[in-house]
Amino acid sequence: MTNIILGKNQYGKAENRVVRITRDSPRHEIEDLNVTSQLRGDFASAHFDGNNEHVVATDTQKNTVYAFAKDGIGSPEDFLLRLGRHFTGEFDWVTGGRWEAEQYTWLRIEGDNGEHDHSFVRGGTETRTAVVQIDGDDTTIIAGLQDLTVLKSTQSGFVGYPRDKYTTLPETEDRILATSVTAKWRYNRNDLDFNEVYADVRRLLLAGFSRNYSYALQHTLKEMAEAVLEAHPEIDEIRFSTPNKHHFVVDLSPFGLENPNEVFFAADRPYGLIEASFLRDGADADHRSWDGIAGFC
Ligand SMILES: O=c1[nH]c(=O)c2[nH]c(=O)[nH]c2[nH]1
Repeated sequence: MTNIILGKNQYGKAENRVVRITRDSPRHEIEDLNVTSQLRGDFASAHFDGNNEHVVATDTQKNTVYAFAKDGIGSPEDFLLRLGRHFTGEFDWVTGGRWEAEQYTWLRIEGDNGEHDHSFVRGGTETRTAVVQIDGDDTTIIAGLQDLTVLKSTQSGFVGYPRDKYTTLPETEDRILATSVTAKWRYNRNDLDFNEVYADVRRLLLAGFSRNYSYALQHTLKEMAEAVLEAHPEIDEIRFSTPNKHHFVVDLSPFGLENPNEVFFAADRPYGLIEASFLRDGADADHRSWDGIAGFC
């Protein structure tokens, strides 16, 4: 018989949709998350012997998510830290795991008398993300956002690139620059006011995107990263995955019309895909907290 050993493994309940309403006063608060819990540890007997005595059921993991929401969520990072510490503390053979969340944005509806107390509209913008990983005494936190769609209608160009026999793209010093930002950043501490830092990083990313002339999306990503790393010593690294959402100037000359960057064709594919990570000098470029986080270079 071929000798088989168990390699890396993890398991749990994926995408637990939990909505927590805080209703201590007439002015309700809403927190809306998609939470995935995955345990790592000694699960060899389940795989090899059909013995489930170490298998904390995925159903139990789901129930724990909802039970913990009763005590409030606070921030996705704090909620995931609570879950991770619970599972690793409660079961000896659970030595670590991975807990991940997406948080959806709800905004208060502007009613007849100002902001409504208990009516909300889903924000059409980005989704907040968080991943907590525990391995023994080691805890790592990656925060982030996805689908933050931004556009600048001028102050962007693309020139000076090499031309070969396949190059047709005309150089331009005035184009639309648009992208949908997915960014993830790595904390070097886990005792933070995560909501406050998140709000400020989001603000800095947008300010960095808009501030200066863009020589390329690559150049603009560096401006965004620099703003974040300068203001937040508790962040060691930020990674981006950004589709270049091309806007092509439509040729209106067949209709006898000029088109000085007024009418564009917004192409959805193919798209340039620009990915980059920026680190504080001296930080670990291959830090273990990125293990299992897909979709970045
Ligand atoms: O900002 C850009 N970066 C590129 O790498 C690139 N390549 C391309 O064709 N257009 C652009 N724009």
